[in-house]
Amino acid sequence: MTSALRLGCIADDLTGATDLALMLAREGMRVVQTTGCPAPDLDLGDADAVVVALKSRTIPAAEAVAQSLAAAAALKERGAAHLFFKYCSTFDSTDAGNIGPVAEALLDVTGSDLTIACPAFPANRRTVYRGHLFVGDLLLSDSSMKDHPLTPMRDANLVRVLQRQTRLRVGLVPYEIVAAGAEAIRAAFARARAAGERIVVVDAVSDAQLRTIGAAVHDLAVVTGGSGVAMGLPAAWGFAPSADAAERMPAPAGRQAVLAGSCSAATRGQVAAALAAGLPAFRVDPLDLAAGRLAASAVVDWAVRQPADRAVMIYSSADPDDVARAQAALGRERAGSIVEELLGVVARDLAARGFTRLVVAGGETSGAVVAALGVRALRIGPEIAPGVPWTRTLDGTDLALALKSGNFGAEDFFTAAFERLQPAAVPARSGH
Ligand SMILES: Nc1ncnc2c1ncn2[C@@H]1O[C@H](COP(=O)(O)OP(=O)(O)OP(=O)(O)O)[C@@H](O)[C@H]1O
Ligand SMILES: O=C(O)[C@@H](O)C(=O)CO
Repeated sequence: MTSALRLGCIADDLTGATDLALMLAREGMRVVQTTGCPAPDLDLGDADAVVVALKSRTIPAAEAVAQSLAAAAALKERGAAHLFFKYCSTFDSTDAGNIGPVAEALLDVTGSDLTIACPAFPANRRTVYRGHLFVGDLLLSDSSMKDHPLTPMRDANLVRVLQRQTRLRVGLVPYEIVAAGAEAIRAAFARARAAGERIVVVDAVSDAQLRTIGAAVHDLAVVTGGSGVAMGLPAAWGFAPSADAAERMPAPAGRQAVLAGSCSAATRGQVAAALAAGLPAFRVDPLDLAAGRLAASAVVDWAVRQPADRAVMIYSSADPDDVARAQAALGRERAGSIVEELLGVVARDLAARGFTRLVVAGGETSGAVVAALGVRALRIGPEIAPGVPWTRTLDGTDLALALKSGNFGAEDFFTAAFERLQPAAVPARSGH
């Protein structure tokens, strides 16, 4: 237990957790990320911030609330002075939750009257203007997020989206107030409180504005948002970025693999680029899994047979038509879970056969993989792309993991990522 723990974070998926952990680390905090609530015996060292990665984005709202409250209690137990609820910069959720219900529960448990909701992440082209979320040049509802396999986002008005998820009154702090500075934002909070609003969506279109918002919210007991709005918090608490950010992370020697279960547009582009670059690749089809035509052992045996000096790629990423076909046959949940399960088992068996450097694409997919690997805690390494660091396991099997959010990273991410690790000694072809 450390009394110096400044910030306790609850992330609704794993790649979102690493995204937030990277942001806080870049801004000078010592950060540890845990998978689920930190077990009482887990040594968090002298962390300034702990990010608890849940897999609660798409589970029933009551369960998401229960898990988030358990995480909040564990973080408070370890001394966390403030709580941060991290969700996706594309506000991934359904009308039943889970952003509203979890925010509501955290306000309740901390006895707070107000929090903010700000998913803006300009480095990844997510901006909020007049309460509307943009992905690049498009409204959220016109972006590829409208076809997400689990949380299709068909409304860009976040005040409206959030209001459908909560009994609390939702308000807006618009652009011109944010542009006027931290004092103006705090005055807007006072007006919101007087109007009975409990969650205010805050506009932000630039990093400078996110830093201003950080200064305005650093004393709130609960902040909710994407990783972007965490940018200004460390400085407001007196932390400063360290100059010695490592270029390459030392990583355990071993083979390299990409596991992609994300069907997001960026991941599909990265899969296509990796195929074009000649990466040995194995495509997993949920219909083959459901029909018993494909098993994890076949995938693992294939991977082990590939040249040991190259990364292999195992992917189920498919375009919206194929995803729709799989979902029509199996149901949305089963189509997702059957792939997640397979990739989890494959990751575990690959790790046992000498694959120690893994890139995983997709938040749900990463959650399944990390659970199957039994990873309890991660240390944050260098940034590969905005929102995606290398990480290294803190206990159990020594692994380097890059957990990539579906829509993050440039086209060459799957090959470029491995270049940010210190070179591995080339292992034997068998992978042992
Ligand atoms: N071919 C497929 N057909 C149907 N569902 C699939 C297919 N391939 C993967 N899936 C499922 O789609 C879901 C993708 O979610 P995941 O969170 O992993 O990616 P993402 O949404 O792109 O990433 P993020 O949450 O980081 O933005 C998973 O449940 C996965 O198992
Ligand atoms: O905020 C984001 O976009 C990511 O960290 C994420 O949560 C995607 O799953």
